[in-house]
Amino acid sequence: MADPKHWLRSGFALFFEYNTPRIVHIRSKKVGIINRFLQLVIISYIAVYAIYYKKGYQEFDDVQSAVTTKVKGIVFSNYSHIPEIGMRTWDVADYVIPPQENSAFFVMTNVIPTLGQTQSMCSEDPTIKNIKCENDDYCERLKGTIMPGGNGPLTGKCVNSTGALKVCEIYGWCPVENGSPYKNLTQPILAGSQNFTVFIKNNIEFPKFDVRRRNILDLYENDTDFGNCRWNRNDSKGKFCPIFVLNDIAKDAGVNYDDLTLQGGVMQIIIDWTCNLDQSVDNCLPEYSFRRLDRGDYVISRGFNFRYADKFAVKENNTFVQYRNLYKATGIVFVVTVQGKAGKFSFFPLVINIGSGLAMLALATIACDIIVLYLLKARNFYRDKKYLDVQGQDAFRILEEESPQDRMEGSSSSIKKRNVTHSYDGNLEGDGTDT
Ligand SMILES: Nc1ncnc2c1ncn2[C@@H]1O[C@H](COP(=O)(O)OP(=O)(O)OP(=O)(O)O)[C@@H](O)[C@H]1O
Repeated sequence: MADPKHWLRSGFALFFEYNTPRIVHIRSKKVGIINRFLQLVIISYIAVYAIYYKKGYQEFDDVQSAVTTKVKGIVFSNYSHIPEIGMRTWDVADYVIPPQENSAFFVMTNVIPTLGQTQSMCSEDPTIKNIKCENDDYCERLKGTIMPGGNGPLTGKCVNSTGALKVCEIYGWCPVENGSPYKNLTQPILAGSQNFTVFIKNNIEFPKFDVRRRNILDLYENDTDFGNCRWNRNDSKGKFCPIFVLNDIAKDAGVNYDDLTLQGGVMQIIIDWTCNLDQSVDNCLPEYSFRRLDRGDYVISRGFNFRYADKFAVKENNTFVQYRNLYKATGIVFVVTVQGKAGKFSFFPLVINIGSGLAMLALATIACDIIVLYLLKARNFYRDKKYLDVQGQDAFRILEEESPQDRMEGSSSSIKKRNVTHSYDGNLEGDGTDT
């Protein structure tokens, strides 16, 4: 263990020391080139990357936005073997659920309707575990139980289900949903939804710069002219049209629309407003891109579906009976994401960037010091020149020995005369030019 007195002495000595930087002017091609190269790299980084490319001369503001959507399109379906559907024309009020959402919309592509449900007694869904029965005894024992995944409490009776099958009876919304006729469908009920169009209206603001824009540009003569445009990435006018064919959205995202329709999916529509307000505000334009958010190859719980019902009451025998139509809706959720920022020249960030850039020039000095003091052959020579150990008593001694004349001149000649500088007496490898 170290002697505590020694530690105390060293600590005490350290307290009475002072370091001051010393300028060592090194005339060396190698070191000079390294120094200039590093300075050039740092200055290029500041000028080209931080100031020019990253627009370090601008202050920025994030976009604030509001989005509304309107879907249009009609499909016709004719399923004579599924009476709940039969022959039917579907319009937007049937397949967009709910009618309006915040920055999103849902388009139903497939549906299992259960029409005319009312609160009554009926046979439970035969696919539910342990629901099959042969007589009332079994169901009586389970009376009042709600089976896992079931639709209501059991009444205690065993009743006929599909074919010769018998299941326990429930009390609830009857008849219960039956998805079996839809199992083997090869195409969705609302086939043709790929031709639906959606108008995405987007108003944005950059509050810091008091700039307001919307994604309907002054390219159209009237509503009809506007209503006829369709988004097209490859067309100079079409790429700013905010009416999108659903199939074009899928195609641009590299997705097959048909893969989305049977099981559903989630698509993202990104509207990017990246604006340089040093230019005309008319150049502040939206850019659209699309991607699928979920993956189409999940085995468990693939796609997207939910249930909803519309309710109505019918007067029967002078009393109102409540009915409902239940729908299990499968479809595509479109999420609209608005992103972007605007930049405008400002003196403040420019000064900050130049200031921090100049501070970074110190890195060149640090790197050169490391090279000179630790890596070059002549490192011992340079180290000796850089570090100078001076004793305060030497200065007092020299002052005492100085003639009054010297002191008047205040010259350092007398100090130079004395041996207070450290001279290198080691063996210098290389010739001082570090070649
Ligand atoms: N999804 C869409 N597909 C095609 N055209 C659309 C769509 N949504 C709106 N339009 C058309 O864009 C124009 C502007 O629509 P906006 O909703 O502002 O007016 P509107 O008169 O209420 O529209 P409409 O009554 O036709 O739904 C209208 O000509 C409208 O028909």
